[in-house]
Amino acid sequence: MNIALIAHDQKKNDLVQFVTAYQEIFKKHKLFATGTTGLRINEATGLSLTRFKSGPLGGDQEIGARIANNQMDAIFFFRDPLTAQPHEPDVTALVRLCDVYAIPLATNMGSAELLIRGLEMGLLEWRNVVKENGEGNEG
Ligand SMILES: O=C(CO)COP(=O)(O)O
Repeated sequence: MNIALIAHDQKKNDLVQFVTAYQEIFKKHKLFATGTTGLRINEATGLSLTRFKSGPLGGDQEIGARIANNQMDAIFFFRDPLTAQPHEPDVTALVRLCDVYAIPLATNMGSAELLIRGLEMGLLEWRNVVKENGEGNEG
């Protein structure tokens, strides 16, 4: 599965902690991240990730483009609900695309626990069916 990892600054420690705790699961998948988040995760865990630009510089949009092209299977996006983001429209657009394409999105530690455990149990295998059928690429 292709998994994107993103965290706002105030949530980066939480995401690093989360990925560290579940790295045995994450290492079985192809990981992507926005710039700074990816660097932090790589430094903490040694996991290799494809890093896009930093969120404020277009990284959220790069991940959004991959969602639109049916190339992302799950998103862990630890958002900071208490701090205004200069690129709020990009954040909203990324969340919107997850809804457009029914891509599982965890925006906090609570839902992330469920998503990672669901992933481990094989509950996201339907994504392979979607991809085999080429769904989500039309239009
Ligand atoms: O801003 C972000 C998500 O909106 C995350 O970007 P960074 O990982 O580069 O900090």
